[in-house]
Amino acid sequence: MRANGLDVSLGGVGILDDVSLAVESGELVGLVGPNGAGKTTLLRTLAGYLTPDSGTVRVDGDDIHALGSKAASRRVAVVPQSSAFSFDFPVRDVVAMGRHPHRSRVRPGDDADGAARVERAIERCELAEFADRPVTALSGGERRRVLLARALAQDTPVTLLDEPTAGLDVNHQIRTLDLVRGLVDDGRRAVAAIHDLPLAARYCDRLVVLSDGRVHADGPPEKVVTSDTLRDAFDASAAVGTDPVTGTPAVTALTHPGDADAHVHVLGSGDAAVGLLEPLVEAGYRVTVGPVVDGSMDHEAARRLDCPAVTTPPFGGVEDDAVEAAAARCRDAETVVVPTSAEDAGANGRLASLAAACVTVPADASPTRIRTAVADAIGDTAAPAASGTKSE
Ligand SMILES: Nc1ncnc2c1ncn2[C@@H]1O[C@H](COP(=O)(O)OP(=O)(O)OP(=O)(O)O)[C@@H](O)[C@H]1O
Repeated sequence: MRANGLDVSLGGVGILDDVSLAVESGELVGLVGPNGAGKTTLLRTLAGYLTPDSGTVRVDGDDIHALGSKAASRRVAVVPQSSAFSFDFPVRDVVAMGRHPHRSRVRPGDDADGAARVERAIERCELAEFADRPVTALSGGERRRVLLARALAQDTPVTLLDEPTAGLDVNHQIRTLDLVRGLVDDGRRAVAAIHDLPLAARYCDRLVVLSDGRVHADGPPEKVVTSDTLRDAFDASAAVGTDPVTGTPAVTALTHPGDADAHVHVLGSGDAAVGLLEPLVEAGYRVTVGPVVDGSMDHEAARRLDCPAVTTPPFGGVEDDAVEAAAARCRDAETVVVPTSAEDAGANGRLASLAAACVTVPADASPTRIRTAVADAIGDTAAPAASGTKSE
């Protein structure tokens, strides 16, 4: 499928602006972007439902907008965002609607294996127990699986999915995307609008970021899901790391982005130190941490939050090099923060004394208290009569 230079307007307002997108066989492309970016509009245009002001959508060489509706529906199946049904047909009949484009009024035998395909789609979407129930008597999540089954039964080379995991429990989110993944691994193509970035990054071969009707980025998930993209396209402050289980990008949205620009070194390791990182990153400080053990959970947390860490190898105590590196960070920092659990550890006291200011923060302090303590300590060093060391 190839979309080229799509301009689309709705109600006289430009919604898509010069959008191009290619999806190869065996590819699952995730369409991500903020609310109102134009994802649904793009999917509806790719499906042939909306005609662009300019640009083309080709599937296997044919312009989708030049095909009749049945022919277009044999190329592209759509799983829509809304699962509201205005009729109470049984689930099996709704799934069988996916076969409509394959049936011919003049040659009724054309869809000989249609019934078997419908049963297989019902089975794959785990709907067998609901097959005879009216679709209106299903939960929202179950109805979404009916729409997916209808698209599977349609048996098209291209499947477009608008928020296929919205409203699904965590188990069915994974099963749904596994199913879509299975389709593309069999050589089909799919485009899915997905709001959950880590989930999109985990399942999609490529992500296309749509922002304000334009393609902001297009590439492999690890290249596209970055804090810069999140800031520019979503206007969101977020830390991006690597999920230790899946190895794909993990996103931690930061709720209180701040503009404090000082260097703060968190002296120590373990849960107490890790708990201090996020509130300080959110406040906008340049946060470093350590010494932490190389490859430990503390180290991973620091990486996720983009905090440079001083590391020491596992086993055998803190190496001299790590102590020296931590000392350099302490000298450079406007303030050093020491979790109370680490304040008595011998080397930490000496390192902390190298800093312009030091603040001790209890491990269970609230984010606000942590930020206030650090802001106060930095404020003191800026004042002419700075005392240097302060405890909370
Ligand atoms: N019929 C319409 N007339 C005018 N504007 C419309 C119409 N339909 C949608 N829009 C506008 O087009 C823009 C894109 O909408 P669209 O539904 O494609 O966004 P989206 O990225 O899918 O959003 P969401 O993530 O919230 O589902 C929005 O600003 C929306 O208000």
